[in-house]
Amino acid sequence: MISVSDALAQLFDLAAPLEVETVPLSSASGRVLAQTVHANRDQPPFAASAMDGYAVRAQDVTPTSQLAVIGESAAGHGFSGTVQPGQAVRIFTGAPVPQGATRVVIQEEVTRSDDTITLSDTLDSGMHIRSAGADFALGDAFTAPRRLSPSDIALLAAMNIATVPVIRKPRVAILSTGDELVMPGETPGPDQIIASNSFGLQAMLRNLGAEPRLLPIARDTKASLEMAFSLADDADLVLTIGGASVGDHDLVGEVAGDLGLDRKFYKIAMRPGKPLMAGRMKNGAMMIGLPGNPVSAMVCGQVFVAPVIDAMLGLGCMPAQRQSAPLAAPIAANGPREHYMRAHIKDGQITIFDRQDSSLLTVLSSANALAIRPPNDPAHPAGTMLEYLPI
Ligand SMILES: Nc1nc2c(c(=O)[nH]1)N[C@H]1C(S)=C(S)[C@@H](COP(=O)(O)OP(=O)(O)OC[C@H]3O[C@@H](n4cnc5c(N)ncnc54)[C@H](O)[C@@H]3O)O[C@H]1N2
Ligand code: MOO
Repeated sequence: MISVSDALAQLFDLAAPLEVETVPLSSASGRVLAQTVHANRDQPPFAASAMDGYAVRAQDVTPTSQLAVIGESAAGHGFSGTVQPGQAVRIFTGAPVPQGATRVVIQEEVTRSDDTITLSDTLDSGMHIRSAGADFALGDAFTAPRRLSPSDIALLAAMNIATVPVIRKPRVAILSTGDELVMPGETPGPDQIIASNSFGLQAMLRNLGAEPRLLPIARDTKASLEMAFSLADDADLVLTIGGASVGDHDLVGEVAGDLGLDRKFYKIAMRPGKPLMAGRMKNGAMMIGLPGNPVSAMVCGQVFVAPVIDAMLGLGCMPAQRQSAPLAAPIAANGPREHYMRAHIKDGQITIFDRQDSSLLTVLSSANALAIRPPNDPAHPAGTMLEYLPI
């Protein structure tokens, strides 16, 4: 058995960034920007009013002074003249500040009578002008790699960048195996259960920015597994679920080997997740064989699959980011495998759930963290800092 960090290092050796494609901005949210892009303009492109009011010369602003209104500057329609001493231009938020004006007085501090305004006796001190380029300037870099958030999309739009270079979404074929499995919505036989891992992993992969595809469930025969693998030809990553352990019907390793899998490792010192395997298929696709126990599959998804997808997306080779929190209650010593324990963070403290069996999806669903116990970690009192992965 190898350690979790050795397994991750070997997975990173297998995972290379995919090619770049160009997509319209409207489809770019959540995608990973592949190349640095540059602003096509200044924003704002001119000094702009931050308020509705009157553009004036700052020197003319004294309580109760009177100014002559000579025109209007609205958003999209500036005023072409120059503000001279004693003059003002009616202005609205986002409109260009006219030549000569250096301050905007908000309309709440003004009374207007025909084309004369009188400033009130108390005035705020703000200039209420956004200088040209205050947000960004022509040529400013927006650096890659980076997963694009909705805020990033708004910024890129403002930069007048209509299409962006992104990394192609990794295509992931998800292959559930087992005679006991039927799809949600089907009627299971007396000895059957519903396939759940494939759906959990599909959701996780979508959130990561991959393109997951569920293959038909393979039965516990070599022929059925071979058929299912043959449907994964276009995948960058084939994720098998189940059939990874030592039972008579655990055929995934054998069939993948027959199909030319160059296996890099099998079995890791981890709980849950011991029978994990990985390698490269003959057609170049990466293969990760996940254990069948539902929690094992999802935990291995967090610990191994998510960093692999990030690596394929060009985000670098980084283990899932750990945080730490003090234990709410004492915990017993850990065994020889690195243990990822379902836990709950509340009020800054971490509580480890009593029930840790790797079949319990209710416990996983209640968890918002996986507490990480190193191999042979001794017992700890409440208050000890413990590392965890937020989930
Ligand atoms: N004698 C030993 N037995 C087991 C060992 C061992 O070292 N020696 N390891 C155990 C560990 S640890 C794990 S984890 C499991 C993993 O076994 P497999 O990967 O072969 O998984 P299966 O046997 O196919 O299934 C286990 C369990 O999970 C259910 N399952 C499978 N696929 C799905 C799915 N897509 N959705 C929902 N549930 C699924 C399956 O019905 C079984 O209940 O082996 C231990 N045994
Ligand atoms: O390691 Mo298994 O993954 O205990 O459930």
